[in-house]
Amino acid sequence: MALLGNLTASPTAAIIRKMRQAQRADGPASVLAIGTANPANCVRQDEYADYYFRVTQKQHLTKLKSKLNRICDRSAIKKRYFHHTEELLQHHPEFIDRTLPSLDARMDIAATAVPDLAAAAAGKAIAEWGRPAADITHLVVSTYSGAHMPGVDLRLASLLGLDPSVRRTMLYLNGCSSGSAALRVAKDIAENNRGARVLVACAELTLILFRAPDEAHVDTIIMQALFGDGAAAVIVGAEPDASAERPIFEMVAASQSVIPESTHGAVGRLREDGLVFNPSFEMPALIRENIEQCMADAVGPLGLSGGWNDLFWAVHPGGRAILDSVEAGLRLEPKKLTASRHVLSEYGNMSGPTVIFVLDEIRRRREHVVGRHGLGVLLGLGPGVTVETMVLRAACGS
Ligand SMILES: CC(C)(COP(=O)(O)OP(=O)(O)OC[C@H]1O[C@@H](n2cnc3c(N)ncnc32)[C@H](O)[C@@H]1OP(=O)(O)O)[C@@H](O)C(=O)NCCC(=O)NCCSC(=O)CC(=O)O
Repeated sequence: MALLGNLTASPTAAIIRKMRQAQRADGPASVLAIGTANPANCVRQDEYADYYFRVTQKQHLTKLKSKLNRICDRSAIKKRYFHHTEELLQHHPEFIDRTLPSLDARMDIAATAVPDLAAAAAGKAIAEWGRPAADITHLVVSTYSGAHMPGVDLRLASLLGLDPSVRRTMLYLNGCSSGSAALRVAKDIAENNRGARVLVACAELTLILFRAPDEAHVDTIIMQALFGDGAAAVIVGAEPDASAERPIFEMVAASQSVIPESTHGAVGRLREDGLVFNPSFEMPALIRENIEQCMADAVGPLGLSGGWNDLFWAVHPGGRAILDSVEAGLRLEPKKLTASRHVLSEYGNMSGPTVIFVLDEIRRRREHVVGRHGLGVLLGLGPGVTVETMVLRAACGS
């Protein structure tokens, strides 16, 4: 203890403290730009059951098809976008026949398709930001649609013309909370590295979990009914340059928690036939019963407990029942989830990127400028069951 006391009081400690202070930004990180992208192939939800049972050649499973039709009808989704087309599926019988190994083929397609989609979203974010791509200092990429070394991050950096010194971080297999997790990591990087400009890119393709219907695996059709492909990108930085950058949201505080005894709530396993992901029947109830406590724990220390309707909400639209549960659990007025429900309707659940689409929709609708001091909550939900919370404040003039 005495030694430590001497060290912390020493001139060297003071110098190191100054060096560390100089490395850090003074202000909080902000969202400086947002971009989103989807593949071209669009399938309407009211036609999805016909399409899916036709391309998988399972028309004879009429009961399962009726069930999928019913689920699609009640999903509150209008359409979804997919990288895979009927033509691609015809060339890959292994994506349809569950007995054939298909992981290699899925990974080979993802190796270029995931970074290409991420680059489309990132290109839009960089264009909105208005500064050269080479000014990006850090890159945070998240996906569960592929896994390679080097990964999506390096290919994306090359597609965008980022500087070779860009500091890259890959987040794999974080499920639907990955978009929120990537933003949390970007906030920490921006606030701890003066002058940092962090590009966050999240991209998912449902090809990794596409498979034929099977009466022995009814949950397959839940995934096929809800999930879609998309990518979203955000530029994050602290101390924005007033002459060149226009902050949209200040990232006030971020936290992560886990709903107690809920590990069974959403489980994914990478298998020879791709990613097998099962959200349990209980997901909506788990969220409804626990969300208020999770929010109180996350934002209570900031003095924001209760008064949920005074905030704007960017909630991950995991499914219609998930949004219903958040709305009921927090007693939100229906208009509070308009942006989340709109994104669900237009794109389905795109996993990690979805919550960034919601943020983009909120700023487009200017929902963030109303309410208590322009404050709001970005809420990610994923396997664990993990609850990622980020308190945001609408930046002046946004
Ligand atoms: C799928 C739905 C749109 C269907 O709406 P409905 O109003 O029809 O709901 P419902 O409960 O009556 O369900 C309709 C039929 O689907 C079945 N069903 C519902 N949920 C199921 C599940 N998880 N697994 C298997 N079957 C399921 C029901 O038993 C019922 O079958 P029958 O008709 O035979 O009685 C909704 O249930 C929904 O949004 N569920 C939440 C989906 C979810 O968990 N999303 C999170 C994904 S993971 C995520 O976002 C984050 C992450 O973890 O990474």
